[in-house]
Amino acid sequence: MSTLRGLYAITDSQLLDGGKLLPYVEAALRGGARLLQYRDKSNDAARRFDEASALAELCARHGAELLINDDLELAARLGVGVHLGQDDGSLRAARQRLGNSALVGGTCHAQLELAERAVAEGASYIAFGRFFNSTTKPGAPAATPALLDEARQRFALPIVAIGGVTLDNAPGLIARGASLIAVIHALFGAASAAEVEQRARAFSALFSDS
Ligand SMILES: Cc1ncc(COP(=O)(O)OP(=O)(O)O)c(N)n1
Ligand SMILES: Cc1nc(C(=O)O)sc1CCOP(=O)(O)O
Ligand SMILES: [Mg+2]
Repeated sequence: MSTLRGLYAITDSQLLDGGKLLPYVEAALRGGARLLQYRDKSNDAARRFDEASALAELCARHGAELLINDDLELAARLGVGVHLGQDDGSLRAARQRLGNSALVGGTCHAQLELAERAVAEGASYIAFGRFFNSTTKPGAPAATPALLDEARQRFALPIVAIGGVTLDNAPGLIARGASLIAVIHALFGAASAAEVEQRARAFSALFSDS
């Protein structure tokens, strides 16, 4: 696994409905996204398996890593990574199930104590947020960019910043220590796949000189 740094694209069922999932994700990967998270809150297990399998193939072709949101079983079936929130099961169990080389990510909201625990349980990265107003998840607990200063000093693991991240506010997060910026709306809320690719390139370029 290459270093965890760059754009972390996360799918959204509403933004990517009507046949947009694969072309928009491929555009994000062409634009340099390093990680992709499949985030689908439905209970349609068959469709989730088919979509995640197709995304795994796309990621492999573009040298990116796929993680599944919330669903350790699906991640294990596909042999990919998983991202778990505080109510989604144990990071330690995920690490044991998926093995040492898998990506296992944990939500830490704005709490360094949660990050401490995620590190102890074998997380690959720690995710903080939401840093700004989020169209996708307006009710997520708020974090301030200053939290990143402290997190960077305390933890050696890669830090993910999520929540309302845009091309305008991402540079401030990267300057304060975010290794990955996780984006939904400002990436996939686009009128065409070409626009997604352009946005992904612009997000990725923010990492080239930092
Ligand atoms: C990279 C990243 N960070 C945080 C989250 C949020 O996870 P969670 O709190 O479990 O909320 P849902 O995404 O499941 O609604 C995430 N998905 N990815
Ligand atoms: C899924 C998610 N988790 C968050 C957290 O703070 O834990 S914010 C968020 C939504 C991110 O989407 P957007 O880039 O559209 O704001
Ligand atoms: Mg979750």
